[in-house]
Amino acid sequence: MPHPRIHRNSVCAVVGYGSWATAIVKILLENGSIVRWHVRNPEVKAHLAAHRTNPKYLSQVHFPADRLTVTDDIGSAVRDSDVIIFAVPSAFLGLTLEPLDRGALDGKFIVSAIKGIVPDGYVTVAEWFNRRYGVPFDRIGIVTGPCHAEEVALERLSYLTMVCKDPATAELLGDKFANDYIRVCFSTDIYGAEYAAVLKNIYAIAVGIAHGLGYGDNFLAVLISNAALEMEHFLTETFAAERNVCRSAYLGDLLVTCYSQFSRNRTFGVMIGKGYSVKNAQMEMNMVAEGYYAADCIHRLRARFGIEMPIAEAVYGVLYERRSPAAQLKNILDRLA
Ligand SMILES: NC(=O)C1=CN([C@@H]2O[C@H](COP(=O)(O)OP(=O)(O)OC[C@H]3O[C@@H](n4cnc5c(N)ncnc54)[C@H](OP(=O)(O)O)[C@@H]3O)[C@@H](O)[C@H]2O)C=CC1
Ligand SMILES: O=C(CO)COP(=O)(O)O
Repeated sequence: MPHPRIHRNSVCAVVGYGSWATAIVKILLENGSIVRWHVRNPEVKAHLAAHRTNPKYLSQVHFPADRLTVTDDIGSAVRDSDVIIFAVPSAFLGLTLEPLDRGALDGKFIVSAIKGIVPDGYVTVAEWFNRRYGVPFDRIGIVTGPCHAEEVALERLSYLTMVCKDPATAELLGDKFANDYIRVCFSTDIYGAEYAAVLKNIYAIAVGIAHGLGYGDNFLAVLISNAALEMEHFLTETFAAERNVCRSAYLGDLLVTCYSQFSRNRTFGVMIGKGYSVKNAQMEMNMVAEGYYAADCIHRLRARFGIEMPIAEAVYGVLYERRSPAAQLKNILDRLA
């Protein structure tokens, strides 16, 4: 049986209630979509019902009741929707979807807004949905690009990239996100978009560490330009494709994550550079720095492919081998240009 096509009136489920999921629900509702929002946390769900705001993230955003259903039942959120948008941190994806049968996603279109690696199996989100739920790659889209949820809440102009194998599907999905303050670009590079998003989080941790150690803007610019080259090297060595890594989904996202005051990964890195232990830095943040899990995954992949990645390896050494941040950075200085 052919899969149902996505159309203007397709119902969207959003899974997750962190800052990015909250921003996505805002965008979809403003664009006229019917949204089923899966919120696991009972307090957040009750607060949304009573006050129409998420008390934990982007609490200034108000959600009108018409067209929005909030549920803690993942089964019904998925069953009653055509397009399922996932915006939970990658580490909690498996747990969130545990109640679903393998066939639950048959006929659905999956969109990943997650920029991370699924620790269970060290695979990207698209690979994970394909392996675990049998979702074909032509039923999976990625929404990515330099865009912090906090700036969506402020309605500051942002560019997102909608990535699908089929450009026509990408356009239909893009219509759900485009508005006065969101422009949508398109791409078919699922692999490159996912790994670029994974890598930029590691590099933002490196930049945060350097900043925390007292390095200045001059050095950070060198670190980031070398990180961009390292990202391109990894993508080319593991899956060569026609891609321009200067586009905003790659370089743009690297830059915003390395420089923005809103970046979780940079903030986490700054704490490490200032001497916090990994555990204490994680406890201090009530948000998730995906680069922590990504550093471990890329360490394994890099070894498997025999790719030189000094910046990513320096971050791995700090986070997983308790190496000194200052010494790890010093060790790579001669390798930067
Ligand atoms: N924030 C952003 O601007 C952007 C984020 N992304 C990506 O979106 C994804 C989601 O990140 P983001 O929205 O920032 O998340 P946040 O860091 O804002 O929120 C963390 C979320 O994880 C939940 N959580 C914590 N522990 C658990 C658990 N054990 N099981 C299930 N859920 C748990 C939290 O729930 P609770 O509050 O109940 O603890 C909360 O909903 C990430 O992959 C991120 O890279 C992509 C683009 C932009
Ligand atoms: O991907 C993001 C911005 O494009 C969010 O990055 P952080 O998770 O570091 O905040």
